[in-house]
Formats: sequence, C-alpha cells, structure tokens
Amino acid sequence: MTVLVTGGAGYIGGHMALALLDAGEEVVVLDNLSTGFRWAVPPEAKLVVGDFGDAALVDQIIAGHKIDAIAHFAAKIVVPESVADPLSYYLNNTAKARNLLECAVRNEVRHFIFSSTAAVYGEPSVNPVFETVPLAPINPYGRSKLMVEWMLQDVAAAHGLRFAALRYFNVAGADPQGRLGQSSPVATHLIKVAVQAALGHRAGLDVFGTDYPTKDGSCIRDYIQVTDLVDAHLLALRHLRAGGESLTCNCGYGRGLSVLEVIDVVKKVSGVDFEVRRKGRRAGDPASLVAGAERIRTELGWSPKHDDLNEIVRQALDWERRLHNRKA
Ligand SMILES: NC(=O)c1ccc[n+]([C@@H]2O[C@H](COP(=O)([O-])OP(=O)(O)OC[C@H]3O[C@@H](n4cnc5c(N)ncnc54)[C@H](O)[C@@H]3O)[C@@H](O)[C@H]2O)c1
Ligand SMILES: O=c1ccn([C@@H]2O[C@H](COP(=O)(O)OP(=O)(O)O[C@H]3O[C@H](CO)[C@H](O)[C@H](O)[C@H]3O)[C@@H](O)[C@H]2O)c(=O)[nH]1
Repeated sequence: MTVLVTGGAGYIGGHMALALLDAGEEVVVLDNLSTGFRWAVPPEAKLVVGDFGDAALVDQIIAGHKIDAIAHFAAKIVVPESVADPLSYYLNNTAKARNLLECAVRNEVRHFIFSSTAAVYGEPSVNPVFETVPLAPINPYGRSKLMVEWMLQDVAAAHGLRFAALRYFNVAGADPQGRLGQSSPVATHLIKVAVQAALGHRAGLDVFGTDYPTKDGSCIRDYIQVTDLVDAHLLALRHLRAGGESLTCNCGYGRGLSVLEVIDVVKKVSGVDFEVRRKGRRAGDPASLVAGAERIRTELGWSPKHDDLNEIVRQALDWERRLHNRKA
C-alpha cells in the first residue's frame, strides 16, 4: 500500500514523507513546489510535480500506485496573506480540497489525514482549548481549513471514507537526524525568525505586542516539535487502517510559552544576545492558544519524545546553519 502525501515538498509534509519511509511505507508526493522544494522530497519517495486540485492527475496517481491513504498537507498557510487575498485561500485550501475528496471517493481511497489548525478556534475564551468548544475562526485561513473539516464529516457520513483531522498548534524544530527542517526563506514563524536573528541571517526580531493579558504581556503559544507531530500522523494512519472511527484531535503539548520566554531560550541555546524590538500587536493574533492535549493521547496512544524547548531550538539552529551553508 502506498500513501499519497500532498505538500510533501514542504516543511511538515516533508517530515511526514521521511517518517513514512522510515516506517517502511511507499510514498508518492504531490506538490506544485509553490512554497516547497524539490530537494526536500526524500529520494526514496516518488515526486509528482502538480496541483492536488487537478482531478485527472490525482485519479491517475491513485490508480497507478495503489494508494490506500491520503495525507493532505498542501495548503497556503500565511494568515495575513489570507486576510489580504481570501479568495486564493478559499480556492487552494477549500475548493481544491473538495476536488481531492471527490477523487478519494471516486477511487475508493478509504483513509484521509488532514492538516487542520488551531486557527479554527479563533480567540478562545478559555485555555487550554479542547476539541469540543464552539469553533470561531477569525481569519480566512482558519475558515478555509474549518470548511474542509466540515466536508470531511459530511463525506465520511455519506461514503466509506474515514478521516483524521489533526489540529496543529505551533509547529517548530527539525528532523533530529538533520535531514530536513523549516526551509522557507520568507517564513514568519517565531522560532524560525528568532533562530535566523541569532545566526545573523536577519537583523534582530520584532515582538508583536507586549500588552496582552498574559504573564509577561506577550502572546502565549503551544510549540510542538515536528517529528512528534508526524508521529501523531503515523498513529492516525494505523488507527484508520485498523478500522478505527474518524477523529478530530488537537496536536500540541498542552504547554503555553510566551514569545519572550521563547526568545530567552533561543538566546541561551545560541549564546547570542540578538536585538529584540518591542512592537505593536500583529493583526489577528489571539493572546493565548494552548492545546487541550488529552484526546490525542487517549485515542491514539500518542506520547511526545521531543517536548523540550531547548532541544527544539537546537534542532532549528542546526537546520538553519545547514540551510545557510547549502545556499552559500
Ligand atoms: N507550520 C505550522 O505551524 C502549521 C500550523 C497549523 C497547520 N499547519 C498546516 O500544515 C500544513 C503544512 O504546512 P507547512 O508549514 O509544511 O507549509 P509549507 O508551505 O512548507 O508546505 C505546504 C506545501 O504545499 C504545497 N502546495 C501548496 N498548494 C499546493 C497545490 N495547490 N498543489 C500542490 N501542492 C501545493 C507547497 O508547495 C508546499 O510544499 C498546511 O496545511 C498548514 O495549513 C501548519
Ligand atoms: O517575528 C515574529 C514572529 C512571531 N511573533 C509572535 O509569535 C507568536 C507566534 O507566531 P507565529 O507566526 O510563529 O505563529 P502563529 O501563532 O501566528 O500561527 C501558527 O499557528 C497557527 C495555528 O495557531 C496557524 O496554523 C499558522 O499557520 C501558524 O503559522 C505570535 O504571538 C506572534 O505575534 C513575534 O512576536 N515576532
């Protein structure tokens, strides 16, 4: 059996391709390389360069490779961009996901793993936030993803497909073996940006908001290491293949860290006291977002192995150095 990984040339999908191959699975990556990289796809995986919304292409891949599961990572992921250009998010993340689901149904692919996001919660009034709270995304990115969760529920009820919708909190770190990491030159993620500042690859770092109602005034997030996250996908795949019910789970550690705490750890681990500028709030940032992290442990038996922020930062630093050297 072979797993189709959409977005497998990107950050998280690339780690998933590695993890699947490590587990002895066959992997086909479908990626249009809009933000991903050809070199990020492991050579043991087959790479098809194309659009996951291209139904004829997806039909052909499924038929040609005995695909029994789709792990759907491909998406546009930048929240402010989704505010400025919502229709491109509803096209890429929602409308094309509908086409992909139609292909899955038509070709009787029974297992579907979907990269959802904590952005479906919007500004939760209580943290940690559990899967059962009412969903209220506050930007087009979150809405474009929530609509896919809804489609999955309806498709699963009508057809023989079962799904795992995994709501990632803040993904960080890199492959512990140093094979892959966050590689986008324009990434806006805090740990990536802080590591670049520490290595002198960018001039310092702006903290967006220090007047939030939190312990030190900066935003609180739940940072999950990328290998721990893909482990959850492998468990979800096993669960679905064993006949388990569809499920929706938060993916986080249930641990809130402030922006200033993260910066302190990056300074400590790197040994570099880079410039930190206190700026105003960034549009669309909730003050706190921490996963209620029990369901994934009880339903899938997941337990994290890399939940140490020092280790996560060390991995991100190591990867950033490699990436820089490879470009040089
Ligand atoms: N990074 C995070 O912290 C985070 C948090 C929550 C959810 N997610 C979700 O995880 C998934 C992966 O995110 P990432 O950080 O790896 O992003 P990424 O940009 O590194 O990867 C996305 C990949 O999808 C590909 N892609 C985009 N549109 C495509 C299309 N129409 N056809 C084919 N390929 C296409 C891109 O080329 C890229 O390789 C996304 O669905 C994202 O919404 C990420
Ligand atoms: O240079 C920076 C970058 C970030 N931040 C702050 O750091 C925190 C984390 O920001 P990130 O950009 O790293 O992550 P987000 O929480 O905004 O968003 C991430 O998690 C979301 C789910 O919660 C979405 O899925 C999204 O795709 C993903 O990037 C925020 O308070 C942000 O304001 C800064 O202060 N300075």
